[in-house]
Amino acid sequence: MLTDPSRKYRSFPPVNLPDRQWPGRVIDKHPIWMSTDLRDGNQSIFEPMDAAKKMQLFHTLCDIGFKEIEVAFPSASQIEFDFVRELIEGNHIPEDVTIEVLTQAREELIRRTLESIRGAKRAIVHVYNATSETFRDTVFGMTKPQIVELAVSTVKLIKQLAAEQPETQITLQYSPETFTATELDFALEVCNAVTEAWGATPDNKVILNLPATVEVATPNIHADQIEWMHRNVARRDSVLISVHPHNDRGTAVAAAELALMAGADRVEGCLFGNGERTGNVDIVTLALNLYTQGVNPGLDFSDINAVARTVEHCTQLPISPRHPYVGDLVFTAFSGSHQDAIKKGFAAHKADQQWNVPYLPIDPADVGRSYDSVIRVNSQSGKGGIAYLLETEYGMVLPRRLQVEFAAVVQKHADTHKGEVMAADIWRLFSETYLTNDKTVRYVAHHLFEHGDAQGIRLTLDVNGQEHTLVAEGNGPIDAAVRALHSLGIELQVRSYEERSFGSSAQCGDARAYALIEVAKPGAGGDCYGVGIDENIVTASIKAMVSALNRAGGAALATERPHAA
Ligand SMILES: CC(=O)SCCNC(=O)CCNC(=O)[C@H](O)C(C)(C)COP(=O)(O)OP(=O)(O)OC[C@H]1O[C@@H](n2cnc3c(N)ncnc32)[C@H](O)[C@@H]1OP(=O)(O)O
Ligand SMILES: CC(C)C(=O)C(=O)O
Repeated sequence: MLTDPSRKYRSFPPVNLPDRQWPGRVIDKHPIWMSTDLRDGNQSIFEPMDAAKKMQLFHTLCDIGFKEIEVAFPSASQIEFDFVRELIEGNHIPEDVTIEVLTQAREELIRRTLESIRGAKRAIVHVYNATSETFRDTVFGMTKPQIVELAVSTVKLIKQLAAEQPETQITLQYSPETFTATELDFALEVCNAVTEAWGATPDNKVILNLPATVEVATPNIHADQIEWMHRNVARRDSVLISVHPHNDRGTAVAAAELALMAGADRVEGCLFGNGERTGNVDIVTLALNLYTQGVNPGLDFSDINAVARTVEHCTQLPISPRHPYVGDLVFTAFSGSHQDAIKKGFAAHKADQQWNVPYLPIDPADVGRSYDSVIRVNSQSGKGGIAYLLETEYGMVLPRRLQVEFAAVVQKHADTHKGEVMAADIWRLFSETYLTNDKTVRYVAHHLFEHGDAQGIRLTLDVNGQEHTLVAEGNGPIDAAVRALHSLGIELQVRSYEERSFGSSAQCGDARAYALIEVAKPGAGGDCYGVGIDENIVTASIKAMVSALNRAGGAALATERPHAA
């Protein structure tokens, strides 16, 4: 790279528009959308779509709700021409959808293009010629008046051919290609000449599409260019101003949004930003940006994954896992503090309230994504994500101190094994740590009996492979069981006890209840938890006590005064 890039590149000059209005405007309605997935999106992939894929994508675009779809460059190839014919002759075009076809400003191509749409109820004929200085000089070798004349004569030809096929209601779309790199006054001159030549009226509007063929400036300059055209274009009531941003600088979405604030009526782009080079503007992102500002986008992405898979299949281009609103990872939090806040946000959110869940600009459910995939766990995660997965996948709600205790177990596993820790791994670790009856003290059986006001227990444990049946009384089964341990020389101090039933998403067989017992570890060992699961809540409690006993030291605690009843 150059140490002084100004020797090779220069900054784009600002537009002189001191009283610009767009910065204070708010977008409160969606634009007319035009999908160019089947044209700009199709001319820019390794392998252009075959007819079957184009048809599949066409139907998907209709299902999403596009009312204008650029279906082909019919003069480019027989495949393109035949696709338009199949749409028309096969009656594939819904009543409320208008197809659009693109052509260069060349007579033979225009004739072929008009031929392709014969018999359609409606069609937009889109013609373009580049207007910027570089194209005038380098590509066309034309002066400004010659460029204007090219545009005007082309429009007159289309008007004449359109009159010859009155069964089709034809709308003209004109693009001064490379608009954003064209002197504004010249772009205006060409556009006004086109409007005049077409004879546009409020009932027969011309679409003036102002493309950022290559994105050359910051989005505010794009907005200024659009506002300047919006203010100065002739017969504004007979003109629809359309924008066609490309994403060379990575700011196409911003450019389109600011253009709408600046007066644009219509946006052309592709799903997920497919298109030449770095892509056309991403209509999915634009639409869902509107949605998350409370504006109905007029496009339906309530099953965004299905749309994504269709687009990937048709274009053979993968969608990045970080792609706004759709990427595999955009509704996923790995890091602990994010998980914690999201979990709390979900818990606090009420269905009838404004969406306000931390870190999630949109409710994943609105685009058909599930909460289950929101929180994922790796070595960057904390207790919140782990607890969330146990709760959502296994119906088990952990108290905070148990979350902290168990997070250390998962963290150790993640550090050792690297990568993501799946919900099933977390459950396996949880079971191994708290639930499996294979530690030095094992629960075998128990029997409860009443003794006056007291509760008696006959508890059989296996301690280091040797069975002991212990008998004691207490003010409840747990108290009795703790007292029964005294005969083994174990003083278990219970700090807290809870019993809960599983949530509806529980995957723990017939077990409906679980018990959590927090006990003090001997010496200065702190506290630790035991967990028990069973169909019967008392059995779950006894198992939780044995689990806690093992966590606190297990059979080692019983060696001081071993005693079998
Ligand atoms: C920015 C965009 O995305 S615009 C759309 C671009 N998409 C495509 O080009 C895909 C489909 N295109 C094609 O298949 C081919 O270009 C065709 C079949 C349409 C035409 O092919 P060809 O005539 O062989 O060549 P090509 O497209 O290279 O045309 C170049 C000639 O057209 C002229 N030309 C290019 N664009 C235009 C235009 N919009 N209007 C009038 N003339 C044009 C060039 O100046 C050049 O003229 P020259 O031969 O006198 O130097
Ligand atoms: C034909 C025009 C609108 C185009 O695709 C572009 O300028 O990018």
